[in-house]
Amino acid sequence: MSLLELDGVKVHFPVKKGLFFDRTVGHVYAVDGVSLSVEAGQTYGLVGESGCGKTTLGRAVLRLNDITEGGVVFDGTDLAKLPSEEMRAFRRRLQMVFQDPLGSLNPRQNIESILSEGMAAHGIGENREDRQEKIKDILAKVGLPANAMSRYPHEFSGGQRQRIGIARALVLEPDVIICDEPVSALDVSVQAQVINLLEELQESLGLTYLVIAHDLAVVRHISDVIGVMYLGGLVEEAPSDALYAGPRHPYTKALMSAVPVPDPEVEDRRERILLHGDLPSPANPPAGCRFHTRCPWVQETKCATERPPLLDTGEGHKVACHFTAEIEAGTVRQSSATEAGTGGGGRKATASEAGEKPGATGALASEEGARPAGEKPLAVPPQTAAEPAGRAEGDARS
Ligand SMILES: Nc1ncnc2c1ncn2[C@@H]1O[C@H](COP(=O)(O)OP(=O)(O)OP(=O)(O)O)[C@@H](O)[C@H]1O
Repeated sequence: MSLLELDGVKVHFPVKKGLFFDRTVGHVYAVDGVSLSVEAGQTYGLVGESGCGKTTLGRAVLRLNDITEGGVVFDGTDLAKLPSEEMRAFRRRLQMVFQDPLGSLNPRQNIESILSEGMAAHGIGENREDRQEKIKDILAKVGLPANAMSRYPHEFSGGQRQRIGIARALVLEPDVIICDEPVSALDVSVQAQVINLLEELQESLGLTYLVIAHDLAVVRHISDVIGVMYLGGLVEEAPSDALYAGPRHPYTKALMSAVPVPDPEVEDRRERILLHGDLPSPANPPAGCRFHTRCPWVQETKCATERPPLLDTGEGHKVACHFTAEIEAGTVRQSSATEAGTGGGGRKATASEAGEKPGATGALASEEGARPAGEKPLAVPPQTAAEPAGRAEGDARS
């Protein structure tokens, strides 16, 4: 049995109206039937565009969001059904590292106080000295000096603050850490250092990770298995190498086709699948396959009426598409509506047609301009961007 198993998890937020917000007029189907397993000591990478439900799913595992339906089985216990007081004991074993290290650290508390708060709450350490010893040890593990204890969050750089966030999780001796966009707020040069640190800690402490990111390059480096999420559901899941070698779902194909190739000749001939239209609203998701309104290979009737299940196509490579085999055999053609870019899907374009420069950050090409401010496209930096080896320590301010 896997250490963490999600079984058909749904998180639906009620949409309230009325003078006292007492009338439920609909639901946001943020997570709508996700099943996945995370093996002990491994990393599951969850990727998807902004708004597809990744964070909601991560929070649901910790019961920070109410689970509408489904099970979250951790080490044999279904957390979804656990009374809140019993959930407390499990909270220590499942920790979260947040995207915005500054926002998640209280500016008025020094690092010792931030780190010992959770320890005291969970009864870790006999007394203050005991906890200080432990904190020193963990600070060393995350690459911070012992004197960091008496300092405040604003005295540290972004990368160092994320190390503090990781230390705060580690002092509680967790089994699983859910890392929600752990490096997306950091400079590219610092991202690799934090990813490296997470990998080292996993090895030395036997940690299990669920890493949530919109950046495919980030999860590629760290994940054993990757799940691609679209509008509340998984559309593809595979061992990391298999997913990158041969994406099978049209959505994943489109994402991968945005990865620039360092060789300019190959790059110029690289076919890109451009998706048109925005991510539909999770309050009003399309019927049938959630992706059919943007799928370049959408077929009459079935795609719009039947939701495809996530099926194993062999060796753990799971795909939720009615026409996986036909698309690969070339026996279904791309829809003509998509070629006109009517918002119904996408079309193929070469990289130069797409106006993309080799080495530039790739993102879903359709989204620019149409995306509400502050939302992130699914970024696909060149594969070298998150290369962990040989980076200078760029985040050391002090
Ligand atoms: N408490 C809430 N009440 C109502 N809707 C919510 C709530 N939390 C999230 N949502 C909605 O659920 C959907 C999924 O949000 P979520 O934050 O999980 O997506 P995400 O993939 O993590 O995106 P991002 O990377 O931008 O955080 C979004 O449409 C969001 O607006």
